[in-house]
Amino acid sequence: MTMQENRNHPGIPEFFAGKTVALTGATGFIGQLLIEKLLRSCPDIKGLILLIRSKKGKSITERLQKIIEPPIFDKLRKTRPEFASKLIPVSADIEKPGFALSDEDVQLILDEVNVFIHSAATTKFNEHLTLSYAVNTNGVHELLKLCRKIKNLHAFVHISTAFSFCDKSFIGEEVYPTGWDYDKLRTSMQRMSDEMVSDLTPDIVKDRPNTYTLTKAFGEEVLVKEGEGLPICIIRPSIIGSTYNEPIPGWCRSLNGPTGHFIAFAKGYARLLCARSDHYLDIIPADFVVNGIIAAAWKTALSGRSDQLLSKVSTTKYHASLPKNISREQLQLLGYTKEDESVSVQARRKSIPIYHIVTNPKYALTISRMASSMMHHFTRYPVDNALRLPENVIVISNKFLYRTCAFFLEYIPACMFDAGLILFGQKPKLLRVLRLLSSAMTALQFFLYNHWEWDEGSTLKLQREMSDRDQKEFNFSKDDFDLKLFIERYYMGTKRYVLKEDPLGYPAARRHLWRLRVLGWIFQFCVFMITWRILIPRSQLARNLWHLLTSFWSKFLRFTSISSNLSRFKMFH
Ligand SMILES: CCCCCCCCCCCCCCCCCCCC(=O)SCCNC(=O)CCNC(=O)[C@H](O)C(C)(C)COP(=O)(O)OP(=O)(O)OC[C@H]1O[C@@H](n2cnc3c(N)ncnc32)[C@H](O)[C@@H]1OP(=O)(O)O
Ligand SMILES: NC(=O)C1=CN([C@@H]2O[C@H](COP(=O)(O)OP(=O)(O)OC[C@H]3O[C@@H](n4cnc5c(N)ncnc54)[C@H](OP(=O)(O)O)[C@@H]3O)[C@@H](O)[C@H]2O)C=CC1
Repeated sequence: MTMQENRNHPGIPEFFAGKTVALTGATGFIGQLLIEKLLRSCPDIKGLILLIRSKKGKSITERLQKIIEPPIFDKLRKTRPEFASKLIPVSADIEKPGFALSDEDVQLILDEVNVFIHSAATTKFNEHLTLSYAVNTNGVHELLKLCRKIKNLHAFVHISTAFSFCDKSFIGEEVYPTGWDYDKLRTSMQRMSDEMVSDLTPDIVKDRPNTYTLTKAFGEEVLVKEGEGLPICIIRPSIIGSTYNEPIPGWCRSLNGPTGHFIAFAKGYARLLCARSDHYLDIIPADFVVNGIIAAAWKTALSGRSDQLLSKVSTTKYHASLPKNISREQLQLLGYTKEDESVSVQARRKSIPIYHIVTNPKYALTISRMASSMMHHFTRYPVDNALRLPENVIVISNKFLYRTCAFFLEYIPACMFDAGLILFGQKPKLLRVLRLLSSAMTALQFFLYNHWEWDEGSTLKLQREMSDRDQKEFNFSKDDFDLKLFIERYYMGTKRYVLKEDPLGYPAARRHLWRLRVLGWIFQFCVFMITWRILIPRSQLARNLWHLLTSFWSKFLRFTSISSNLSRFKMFH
């Protein structure tokens, strides 16, 4: 019998009624949306305990005020103005042992929490391995220690990434071995200076593009090796874009993922994208991710512990590939291991429920189609004060060609622009922006050249098990998903919420684009005339070409006047 058929199962809002949810990463993009959605769609929830650290001189209560400030909370502000009374901030730093929680806060968590959602992570790709490990891997270890002591824990939802095993092209619903003993690696790193760790990082990361994906994979391995007996599930979203529908369409707030590039192209800072044009970019709306997380918490709580499924799982042996540059002995000293895993660990790799929240090639857009629909939006809804026309973005897959073109089409104009700014007594800015973009482009490169496909079996099953009402209220189905509309909303949201531009500024922005277009024509005409003036007196070939062109032009004019006279003649006879 499916869960939908079993009428004894509560629906999602009924399940959360009277329950307390703990959340890490509450100040983050997803954390903020989760808080809003849980309060809005599960009105009888008892409370949310938010694990927040103080940062940049801001206390946790000040940071809580910031969390609920944005327009995504406007609906709640209208319908339930007292909603903030359900939010309990506690001070927690994931990098510290035991999260540096106070004794009272630990007690509160142990007594009250029913569902734990772990969303905190350092999402910077090029983060130092030590810090990335501390947050994305050791954070999970510390959290499991805490969760074991919680009196009434129904579900532990861990947010990972669809790219944690991006060294594979088909990604199944299992936690593959990284080949590393993450704990031994941690001890090795503790004995090393930061510089030594940086030097060894490429050998440790190896087939992955960055420290982020490796430490997130370790985080999943922690769940396998240390999470036995707990009601765990893993959510793996792909590239999270803006919201599609709720609480408002197009909500986004940082330059992460593709947002930074959208802005760079819309503003005309960049013209070239180094990518494979037939590559699929797997972007998923943030509200789908949030709804998937809530539904997975509900399902996990109702299904019980994941190890109850152990008997159903076959135990195949895994062989992870060995990093190559440094010697096997050195790697083994660091924590690379060939030891066989126990049968129960091998089984748990496949038994923990994993939900891929992805578009998959069936629904995703190729880069070239995305670029052409983006350019359409750039001109239809132009950003304010664009530097150049955003109409001619070129996708180049050859890296050498890209670098050559970037030099002429991006760097030289940027130098000229910055020189102009200096002449007018202003600070140069374009070269800095280009340097940042180039660093972002390098960091994102791997994701623009490789293809992945994910197993979505459990995600689709989860959707089927939800009631019709819950499927609508907590929607993450792609059945009625219009990817083009989503991309349009994403771009509009970037303009409105990240650039903080008034959409009513369109006519002025459009006039500005026209000025740029006319300036462009004048510039091209001048370049043409100057080159011509230099070439005509010096080259016979240029003179022949000129004669050819002018004679073609006069023939063309004569032909058009004859044909228009002919048509007039036909009209009268
Ligand atoms: C017409 C054209 C349309 C075509 C569309 C195609 C667009 C292609 C885009 C490609 C997108 C591919 C995305 C793949 C992502 C895979 C995701 C895996 C999913 C996840 O699980 S992770 C979550 C997402 N995480 C990120 O996106 C983090 C990315 N950022 C970084 O890793 C680092 O910030 C970066 C970019 C390596 C720079 O690091 P660093 O040099 O150390 O500098 P800072 O981090 O301190 O930042 C300095 C400065 O840069 C700004 N910044 C941050 N990110 C970007 C960005 N993507 N683009 C431009 N600028 C960026 C940052 O805000 C700072 O600005 P300040 O003004 O504060 O100095
Ligand atoms: N955004 C994306 O495209 C994708 C994200 N994911 C995953 O989804 C989850 C949420 O991502 P998202 O919301 O976008 O990330 P954000 O970068 O927006 O937020 C990260 C959160 O983690 C918190 N955090 C980081 N370090 C610490 C620390 N030492 N102590 C306490 N809190 C800390 C941050 O708090 P603070 O404000 O204090 O820094 C912030 O609340 C992450 O696990 C990420 O790996 C997966 C796929 C794609």
